[in-house]
Amino acid sequence: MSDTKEFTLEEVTQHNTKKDLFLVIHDKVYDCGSFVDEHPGGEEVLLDVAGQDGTEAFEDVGHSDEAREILDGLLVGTVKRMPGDPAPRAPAKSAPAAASSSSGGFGVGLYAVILVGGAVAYAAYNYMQAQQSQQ
Ligand code: HEM
Repeated sequence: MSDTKEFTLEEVTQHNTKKDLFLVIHDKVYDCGSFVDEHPGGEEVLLDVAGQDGTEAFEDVGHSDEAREILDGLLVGTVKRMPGDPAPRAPAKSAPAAASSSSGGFGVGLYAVILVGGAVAYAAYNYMQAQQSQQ
């Protein structure tokens, strides 16, 4: 009942001070003003995303279930998206793992190609040296 209030991103942006600090995480709005001083990760990081979408920042840290329980207690409502608002940072559930593995996959593949290529070149060089010393 009490958590059904809707805030536009514009409204959330206005709560961007240490005493009055709203955060958007997964399209829900949290009032973190009372928690800033208690945050184990420090107040700076919360102030950095005050009044903004902190989904990425929050998830990047890999917060524990305990952190998520605290978050539940700070819930004040949901985001009401208006035309022209930026899209949510990360869709509520499925996408982040798939997105990060596909963007990271190319990098890892590239390193593998470079490593294997280097190894093959090194082996060929050794082989030719051995051939030459036999002559
Ligand atoms: C209201 C939202 C948040 C809550 C309730 C919260 C809660 C917590 C809790 C309980 C911890 C202790 C470790 C754990 O249980 O995971 C923690 C650690 C941490 N948090 Fe948050 N957090 C919030 C938002 C953020 C944001 C937006 C950032 C931005 C980067 C952040 C950065 C960190 C960092 C870096 C630590 C690690 C501190 C350390 O281990 O030294 N937190 N947070």
